[in-house]
Amino acid sequence: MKLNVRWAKTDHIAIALSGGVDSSVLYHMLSTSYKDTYQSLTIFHVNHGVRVESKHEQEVLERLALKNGHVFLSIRLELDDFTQQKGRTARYQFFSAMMESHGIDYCLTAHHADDDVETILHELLSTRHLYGVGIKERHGKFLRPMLHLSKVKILDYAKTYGVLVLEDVSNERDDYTRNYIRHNVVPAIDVHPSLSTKALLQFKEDFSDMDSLVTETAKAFLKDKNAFNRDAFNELNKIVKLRVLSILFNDYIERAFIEECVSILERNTAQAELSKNDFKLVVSYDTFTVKKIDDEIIDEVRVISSPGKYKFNGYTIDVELVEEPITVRTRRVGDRILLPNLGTKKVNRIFIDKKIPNHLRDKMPIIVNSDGQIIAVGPIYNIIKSFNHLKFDIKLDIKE
Ligand SMILES: Nc1ncnc2c1ncn2[C@@H]1O[C@H](COP(=O)(O)OP(=O)(O)OP(=O)(O)O)[C@@H](O)[C@H]1O
Repeated sequence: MKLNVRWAKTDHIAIALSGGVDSSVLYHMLSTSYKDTYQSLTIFHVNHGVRVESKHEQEVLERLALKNGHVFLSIRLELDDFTQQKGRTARYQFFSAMMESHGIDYCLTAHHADDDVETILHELLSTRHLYGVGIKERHGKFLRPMLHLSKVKILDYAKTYGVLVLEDVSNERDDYTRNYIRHNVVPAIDVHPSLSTKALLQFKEDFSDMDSLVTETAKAFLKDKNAFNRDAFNELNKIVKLRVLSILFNDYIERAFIEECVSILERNTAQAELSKNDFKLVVSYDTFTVKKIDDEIIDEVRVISSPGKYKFNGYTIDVELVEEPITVRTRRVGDRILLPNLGTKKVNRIFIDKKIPNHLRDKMPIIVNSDGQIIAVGPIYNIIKSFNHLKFDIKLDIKE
């Protein structure tokens, strides 16, 4: 049985060893027939602490590492309400931190071809295929040298070489969809004479090549521009449109959101804004752009109609909810602020009462609601609570 070796003889590699059959076989191979392919090998183990045997398993693996002269780095997670997803995130954080602090070149995991088939089916059947399908054989510093091997081959190897496996490490996840695919979809494929799971792996390879073409076309459209022509965008092929927007939103892949952006650009809407995470799509007549919200500077009168973080003269206006547009501007003669149930008060009076220096008075954002009433004066008179379907906060960024 062969591994796909992508590391060099001089590399310090690590293996993510759960103690289950897959990673135990990988460890066995690395410690025997592949022991001359790297400089040193470290073991990473995460004890999720969800089963009583976990502590014992950790000790067994640690003794094995000691016997083989390998460094053993482990962590016991203390997660409230353990879920598979939380466990996975914590695992990868631990692996990355250990690679960084111990100067480790690669971390090897024991994903195999059956995992790949399940993942491909999961992505295809739940429209998660915007950025290719299946498990990547290499993802940054993570390598999957067994990705081409079937589970049957791995089990055969374990039997032939008497590999030590912690029987209790369950491969059954609490991921309902993955388990459903594993038990109900996959078994129904290979028993049919003209269907094969191998075809899915071929599809993954072809799809990856097509995907590269889509990315190339999208990048050519984006090249050297910050603002884009809406008509030119609308003439692109649908999948290229999705890719253009995914790239602009920093590789964001939630299909529903990206499709919503596409449909706004296709419709006759003259002006619109749509934000996600730290990015915002701004459509203005025949052009559009996607901006990082933190980079945005407002230094004139500006209408805000969607949530996000807006910069204004050294202040940040953090808008959480805005059902009717608000205007942000600097002070004007005669400005009066609305005091709920108490009438109004001169903005100038507030500045005097709070001893605000003149140079700051000229910069401070004044927030005006859609009825033309002033509802906030910078951070000094700031309605943080919900107010007429509006929720925002204003902070001073720079020390004056
Ligand atoms: N507790 C653990 N400690 C160390 N390595 C682990 C642990 N659990 C899993 N791994 C590594 O990750 C590989 C994949 O495990 P598994 O299929 O259970 O992961 P998953 O939850 O599907 O997540 P992902 O596929 O994103 O890694 C294992 O073969 C092993 O190399």
